[in-house]
Amino acid sequence: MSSHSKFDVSTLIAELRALQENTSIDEAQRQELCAALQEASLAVESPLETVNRIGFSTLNLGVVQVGIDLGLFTILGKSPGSMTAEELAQATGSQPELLVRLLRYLSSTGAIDAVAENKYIASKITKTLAEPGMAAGVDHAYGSLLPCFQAMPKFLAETKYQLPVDNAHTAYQMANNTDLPAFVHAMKTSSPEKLQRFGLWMQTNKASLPQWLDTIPFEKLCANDDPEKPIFVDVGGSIGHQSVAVKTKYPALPGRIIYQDLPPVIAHGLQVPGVESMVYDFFQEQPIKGARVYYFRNILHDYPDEKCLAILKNTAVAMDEHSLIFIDEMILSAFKPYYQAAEMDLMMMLALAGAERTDKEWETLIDAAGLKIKEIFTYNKLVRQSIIVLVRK
Ligand SMILES: C[S@@+](CC[C@H](N)C(=O)[O-])C[C@H]1O[C@@H](n2cnc3c(N)ncnc32)[C@H](O)[C@@H]1O
Repeated sequence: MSSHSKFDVSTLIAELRALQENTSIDEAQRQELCAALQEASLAVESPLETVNRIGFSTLNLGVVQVGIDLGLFTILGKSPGSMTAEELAQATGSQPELLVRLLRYLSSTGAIDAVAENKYIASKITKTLAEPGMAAGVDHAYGSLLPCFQAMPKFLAETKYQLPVDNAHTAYQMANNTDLPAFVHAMKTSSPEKLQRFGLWMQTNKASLPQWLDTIPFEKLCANDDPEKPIFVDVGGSIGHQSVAVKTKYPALPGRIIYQDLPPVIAHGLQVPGVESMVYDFFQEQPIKGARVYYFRNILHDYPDEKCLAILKNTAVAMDEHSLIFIDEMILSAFKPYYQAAEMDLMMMLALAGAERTDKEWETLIDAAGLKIKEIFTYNKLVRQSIIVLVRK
């Protein structure tokens, strides 16, 4: 920064350091601050720092994955004091000469802290990475997403820079040497442990964010006087965590609560009294008729429009005049979306020919499925994660 800067840089740095101790800001303020700090960081970095930031971004992912594989973050996170590279090498079954190189790198990124030469302690990030649900997110990024990101330039060049619209022809197929759509391929080739980690990540990745059930007037929207009527059907509901959340928040709600998914996922689904699991392929007609709510969280963004239409139409035929569909997804800002929303959009495109959809894109899709928007509740403003409530036209 120039000497004419109106900021006192030292004061600013001191204030930013003091911020690290401040835990009293609320979530909305924290998100705004985080976005502003990221913008500021980009604004002050040098050209060389720009290239290094972009060029080395996947090194961070690779080293963190090694740390997870070794159990490094769990061991350091549980340690009452600092640990040396030798102690950590012994605890992780690795060679000290190798581990110290990784530890130095991890301390430079903040994934662990160094208190002196060769003395390491857990940082805030270490504790995050020690949580199984968070580690599962890194595992997913490393094992499933990174190969797609790497294949992208070649894939897009070979397809002459056309938007992928076939979920059996994306960067995923090129990266995995398969003709199968990503979910079909993943179900066939993933170990039960890998599928379980993916379910855990789906469960964890939104747990610290504003929750839809805390924001929308669920009871009012779903008033149900018939206890025989299914009240909540979570389609593609993974291991059933959202159904369990509904049951936990509204234990006395009359009506069946059901989550549906493919057989390998249902096989290790949550077993909770009052919550049913069901094997169902959403490309077939919905077998639960006249439910009060059919809930789809992060399902449609996995598919191109044509497949979304099939899924919605399979649901629409099961709806009665009181049935609602809740689509729980982002509504992508067409102008300057928040980076996390834009990242998700490209990730969906590369792996699945899917998309995060803008207001207009949602309206067009929903209209084509013979449905209409009744109401929208946006419960995470930064990425515009919303419940889009639909009724039959
Ligand atoms: C992105 S995950 C979302 C899971 C859950 N709704 C959530 O938000 O945590 C997509 C889910 O759809 C399931 N799925 C994929 N294809 C399916 C199909 N044809 N029928 C039913 N479920 C399917 C997957 O197994 C996975 O659990």
